[in-house]
Amino acid sequence: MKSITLTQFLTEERRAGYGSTDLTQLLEVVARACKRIGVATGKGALGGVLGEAGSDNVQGEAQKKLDVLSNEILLDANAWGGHLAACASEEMADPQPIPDAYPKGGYLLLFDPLDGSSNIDVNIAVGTIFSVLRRPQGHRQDVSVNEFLQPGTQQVAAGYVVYGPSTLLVLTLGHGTHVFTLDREVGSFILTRRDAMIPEETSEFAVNMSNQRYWEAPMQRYVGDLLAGKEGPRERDFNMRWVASMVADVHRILTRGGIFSYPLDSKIAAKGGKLRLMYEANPMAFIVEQAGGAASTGHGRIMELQPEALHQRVPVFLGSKAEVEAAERYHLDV
Ligand SMILES: O=P(O)(O)OC[C@H]1O[C@](O)(COP(=O)(O)O)[C@@H](O)[C@@H]1O
Ligand SMILES: [Mg+2]
Ligand SMILES: [Mg+2]
Repeated sequence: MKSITLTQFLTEERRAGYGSTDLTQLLEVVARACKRIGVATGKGALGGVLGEAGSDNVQGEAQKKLDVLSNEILLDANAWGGHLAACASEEMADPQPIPDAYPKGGYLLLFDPLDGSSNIDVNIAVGTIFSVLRRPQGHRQDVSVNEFLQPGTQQVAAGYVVYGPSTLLVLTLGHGTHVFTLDREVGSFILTRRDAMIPEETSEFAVNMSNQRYWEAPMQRYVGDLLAGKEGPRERDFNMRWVASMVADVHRILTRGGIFSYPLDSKIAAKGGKLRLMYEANPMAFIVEQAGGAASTGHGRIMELQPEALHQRVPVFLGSKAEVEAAERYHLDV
């Protein structure tokens, strides 16, 4: 197969009516920044990037050095604007507008600069997640946080990069979901899987089981029946996996199917969930849906939620369509 680079692929997409020259530039800048994050991550202790940063983020979570460094790399790469008006990040309380010295573009970029932070120091795959929105019509010069509060259905592009044995970029512009592998010698992302599709059915689930006693009753029943296997109402055995890096768990599902869930539980109920809607749930939902899967809060489609806050959290069930629908039925039949 003739190798197709990210740039060539984005040109094809543009010709097919997906994206724009500005969006192509934005995605290339994000991909280049992720290559730099990959290099930093790969250096580990040699690069002095392991361990705590000694500061907390807006979520009240202790930041890792790589959380802070990855955030800086993405801001730095996008600082000159041109196609972008502002960035929002898990690691920043408020959006960061492009400096006035530069022309503001028509797009808004949201990102989780380093996903799977608890796995950094133990050398398990981590990643970066991003989502792109257009500025609303009739916007003013100054970018307001409200411009970001658009439902996931308004995303024009979304993606994640996994820093694992190989570095992979997974991307959608609303025209299927595609996988690129970083050729580390050449330094280019090469298309290695076009139109990835998630199997409709699965016998594999991913959830942090240690939270079981805090789950709501429908979730207890749902997982109880998975664990009952072929002796239970599901009449087949289910396997379990949990990497605790959403990017890695979702990539496994994109590759061989499965369901990933981070449900509401009594420990996190006041926060509305664990995972963040704008730069974790929405981009992953767009990617999964474009690969034939589904993404739900348990009570409805994640991408139809009207966001109320930049760092809002939501319950998440995503992956193989039939299994997400099965999980929803347990939550709707109460
Ligand atoms: O620590 P837990 O409960 O297993 O949660 C793991 C989840 O938290 C996350 O690490 C949260 O993301 P961040 O690392 O970006 O904060 C997800 O990647 C992962 O799915
Ligand atoms: Mg995350
Ligand atoms: Mg993060």
